[in-house]
Amino acid sequence: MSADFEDDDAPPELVDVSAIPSEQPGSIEEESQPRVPITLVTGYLGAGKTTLLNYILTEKHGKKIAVIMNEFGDSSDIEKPLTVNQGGQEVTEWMEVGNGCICCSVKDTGVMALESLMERRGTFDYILLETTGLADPGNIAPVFWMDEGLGSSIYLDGIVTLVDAKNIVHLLDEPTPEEKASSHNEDDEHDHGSGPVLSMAHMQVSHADVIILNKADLVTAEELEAVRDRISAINSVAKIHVTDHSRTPKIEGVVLDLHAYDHLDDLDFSKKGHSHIDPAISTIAVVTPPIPADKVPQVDSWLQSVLWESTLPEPANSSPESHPTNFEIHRLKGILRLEDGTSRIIQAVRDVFEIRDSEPTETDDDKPSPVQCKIVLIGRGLGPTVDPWKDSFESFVR
Ligand SMILES: Nc1nc2c(ncn2[C@@H]2O[C@H](COP(=O)(O)OP(=O)(O)OP(=O)(O)O)[C@@H](O)[C@H]2O)c(=O)[nH]1
Ligand SMILES: [Zn+2]
Repeated sequence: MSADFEDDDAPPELVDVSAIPSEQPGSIEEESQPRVPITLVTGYLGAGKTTLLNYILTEKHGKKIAVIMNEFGDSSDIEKPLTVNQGGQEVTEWMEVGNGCICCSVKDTGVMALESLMERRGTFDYILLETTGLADPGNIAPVFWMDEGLGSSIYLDGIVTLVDAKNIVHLLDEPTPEEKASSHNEDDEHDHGSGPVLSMAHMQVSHADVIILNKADLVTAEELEAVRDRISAINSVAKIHVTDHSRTPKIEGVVLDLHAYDHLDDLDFSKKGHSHIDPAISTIAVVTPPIPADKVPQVDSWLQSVLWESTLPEPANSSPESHPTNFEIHRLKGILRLEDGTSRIIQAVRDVFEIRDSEPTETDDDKPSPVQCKIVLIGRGLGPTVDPWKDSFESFVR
């Protein structure tokens, strides 16, 4: 408490001690508990999510990771149903494993497990959450952006999607009736509109920050390349790692410490050409020179139109035939460079978005820091070229 007094603008002798509430928001105690990063591990049924988590739970990596697995996995040594029923209430039990990690196995999205996990705060540094194979990560990610509840103790580090190299093309081309039904149940107000049907596999690939292209042992080198092309046509900014039995070359930067929602400077725009390999979902990147600092609210309005109303504002001189009208954005990330030299980061998963200050980046003499605004959009129906997107954005900020 004394520190609070010293920080206060008023001289200490004027403070009425009896009027100070005992629990102050943002108190020292709260600040000493840094928020814990979480990675969501997604991927279609059987893609190798549990195999990845078992690998992390058994490898020596010196990290204290809390792992939440879903209950549909292979019956491995570690994965046991640890959600027990006590007096009609489900209770999540945490089990310590040899390398210092803790784990539990649950069904659903694991939000309950996360709440029980936070009671053990301090015993782990990182959380990995396996979502069920049919879960749409776009529905889970925004939970961690709220400032109260889970969002105040946990922050989203990134989304890792396991892809089964043998089955993914089939899953992208032919969504099953079940997954069509389940995607609609989970997100009723979300109209997929006309055009190619989106499979859950599309959703999982389009939301990914990292893609682990697994089961490489089951395909030929040519098949693997075809799958890689298909995946990067859908999501050309996710980093792709090829694995056999989910054995990633390392864990940091591949599964942990992704900083997918804070450090955007290394966004990979090398493949920014627009591609039609996948008929349903693609990535486009709007790149423009720095914008005036007072135009940030305009960017906010533009994002509201694009993300909330699925309407791309039409500049006066645009040609109507090339203007995308029936689109949906799954994931958007970007960096705004302002003319005053500062930057802002934009993050969006579906209709939830934020614009926030960017941490200053270390300047590397060999590599001049990028000076362009860059906004990457991943979604359905984005149209044949980036031009209408760029024109629309420019018309808002100039
Ligand atoms: N051949 C081969 N099999 C694999 C590979 N990775 C995982 N498997 C097997 O694929 C099966 C499914 O793997 P899991 O890790 O349980 O998959 P999951 O994504 O957790 O599955 P769900 O939880 O059911 O959605 C298991 O039998 C694994 O041993 C791989 O790289 N190659
Ligand atoms: Zn599993």
